[in-house]
Amino acid sequence: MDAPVKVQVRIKPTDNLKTECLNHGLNDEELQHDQDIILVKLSSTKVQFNEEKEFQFDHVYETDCNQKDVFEKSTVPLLKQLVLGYNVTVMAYGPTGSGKSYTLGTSSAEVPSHHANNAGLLTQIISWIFSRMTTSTGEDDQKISKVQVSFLEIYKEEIFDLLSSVVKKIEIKNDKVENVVMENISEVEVCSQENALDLIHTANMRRQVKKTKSNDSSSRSHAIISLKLEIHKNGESRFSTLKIVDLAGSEAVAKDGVMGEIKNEGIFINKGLLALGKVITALNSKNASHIPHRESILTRALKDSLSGNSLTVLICCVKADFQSIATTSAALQFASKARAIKTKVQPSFFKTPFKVPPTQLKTPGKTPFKTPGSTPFRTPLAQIQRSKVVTPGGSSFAVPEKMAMLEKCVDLDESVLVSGSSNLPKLSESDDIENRIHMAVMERVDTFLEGFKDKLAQSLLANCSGTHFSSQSLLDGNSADNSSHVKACRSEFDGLNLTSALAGNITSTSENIDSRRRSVRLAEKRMTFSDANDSRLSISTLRRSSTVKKVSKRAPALPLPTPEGNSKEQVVKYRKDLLYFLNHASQCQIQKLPSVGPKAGHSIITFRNLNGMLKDFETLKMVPGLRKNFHENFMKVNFLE
Ligand SMILES: Nc1ncnc2c1ncn2[C@@H]1O[C@H](COP(=O)(O)OP(=O)(O)OP(=O)(O)O)[C@@H](O)[C@H]1O
Repeated sequence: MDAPVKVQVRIKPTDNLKTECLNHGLNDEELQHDQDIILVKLSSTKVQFNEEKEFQFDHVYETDCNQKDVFEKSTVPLLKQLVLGYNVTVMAYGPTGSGKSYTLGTSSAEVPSHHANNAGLLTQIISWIFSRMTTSTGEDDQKISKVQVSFLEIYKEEIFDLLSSVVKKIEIKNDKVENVVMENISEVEVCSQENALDLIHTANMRRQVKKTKSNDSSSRSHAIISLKLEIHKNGESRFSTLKIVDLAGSEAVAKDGVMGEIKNEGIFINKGLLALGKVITALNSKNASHIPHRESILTRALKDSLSGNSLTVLICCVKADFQSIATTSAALQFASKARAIKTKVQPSFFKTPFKVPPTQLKTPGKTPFKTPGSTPFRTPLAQIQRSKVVTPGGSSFAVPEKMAMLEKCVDLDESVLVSGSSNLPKLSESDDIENRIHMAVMERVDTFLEGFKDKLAQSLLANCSGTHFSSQSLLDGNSADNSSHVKACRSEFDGLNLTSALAGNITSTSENIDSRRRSVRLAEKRMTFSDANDSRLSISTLRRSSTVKKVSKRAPALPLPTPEGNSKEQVVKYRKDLLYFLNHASQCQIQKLPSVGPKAGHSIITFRNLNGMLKDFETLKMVPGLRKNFHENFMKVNFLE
């Protein structure tokens, strides 16, 4: 089906211009001149420019319209299509300082709050979507079951992943059927409105914004926020994507006399927008044999929105004052050209979720997936999967942390799916899931191993009756402690292949790749433990659960650290345990800590997913979404002061 790009115009209120002119040091005389209005609204679809030219659009907003009006008229009709499986794009275009970020709600100054009256489109869109997660979308019995966010910016012709806490460039490629593919882009699942807004706000703070002559916080990059929806109906799913595109404003680089980095950025911004103009002209022309999508990164990234499978609305933001005559004229011409473009849209259809045939899971002799330099994904089940570890020296001992560790694995498994690991390649659906798990496991194994090693060393030492020395004696090969017990333990400890053992253990929880989450939950439910000495945890136990008659128990949670005394060692230990808890516990566990509720728990988990572990309690101050006095309160009620 052909769908014309809808083009709407929003004129920035002149009251604002007056204040801005005064702020920029213009005197009253100049102001009289600058306040000459060059753009007037003639009707709900028509504007007159410079008393001469008329332009027709799909809608022209009143200058005093509020954000809700804009949302209702520009976006709600598209959201209704989004839940029917159509891809949708909401894009803002216009000169610098004309109100694009204000309209979209992507200004870094905008504190995310769905209560704010002037919340931009982004906040309202997220609120609309999450209200459909609990109730039906209105279509039969379908519900939005999952929302994934990605956020990228195009800065000086390079793409950056803003959901990554470290600077991460993204490669843009075309697949075999010329669809645009962003390689390795982070896609983070969000489970509440607050969670989504916090995440986007954190990412937005990483965006390139500078103070310029025309705007105190001018976006120096083009930003694309994507919300990928999974819609569920009677056990079947379909997917659709909403893109919010905040284009950087066109700039009169030469006229404004800007210099240095701002000028440089302006040149790149204009280059991208010029290429966008050429694409739009070519799309309008019946004779064009070629659409120059590849002329810039921006046009490549927007290919789907302008000529692919997307229902698109373009909101052209302009200023009505005499000073902006050139930029407003150019923007209106661009927008009216865009109105003639037609995209080809079709909805996605409901399908049963992808399932890997069981034969693919356990084909004998099949080479498992392997990344260069890593251990194979499906390592043989290691000794560590049993309740007793047998060391090369032949002695065996219990691993009391086994359950906590498995729980950690479950968390890990969940979080991989939830957050999508930041630097994972996009592969076919089955490979993708398997590789995500595998690579994220490998990424995190080292960190996890450190804590685990220490506990293992303690267990080993506990077996050496009558000796009192720290586990550090084993971990630290240079330790001065050279008693025969330590030597014996150390040689046993060194002989353990912990990495492969641990990797084997972690992968064992994720054996059923057809539905990782379900398998993990089933695994949790199906584990049966008769007693501490004979708690066999094997894949066969997990699989044969239906025949198991014993009462299932959930894996115990990480113990909630409690202060044991006031001595220096006890305090240090307590602080260490609590930090470990914050870094390893699940959200449910974290929110049970005094002063931490579900919202703060969620913010901490999101921060952890994006930035890795918290270095110390001070890091809590950097977690977005926490109350102002959260840190102070947390330290007080958790006896950390
Ligand atoms: N409709 C409006 N009502 C009130 N204030 C507005 C409106 N539009 C824009 N503003 C204000 O004008 C200023 C500039 O707006 P904004 O940053 O959204 O411009 P922009 O088009 O995104 O600029 P740039 O391209 O430089 O990033 C902001 O302070 C914003 O609050």
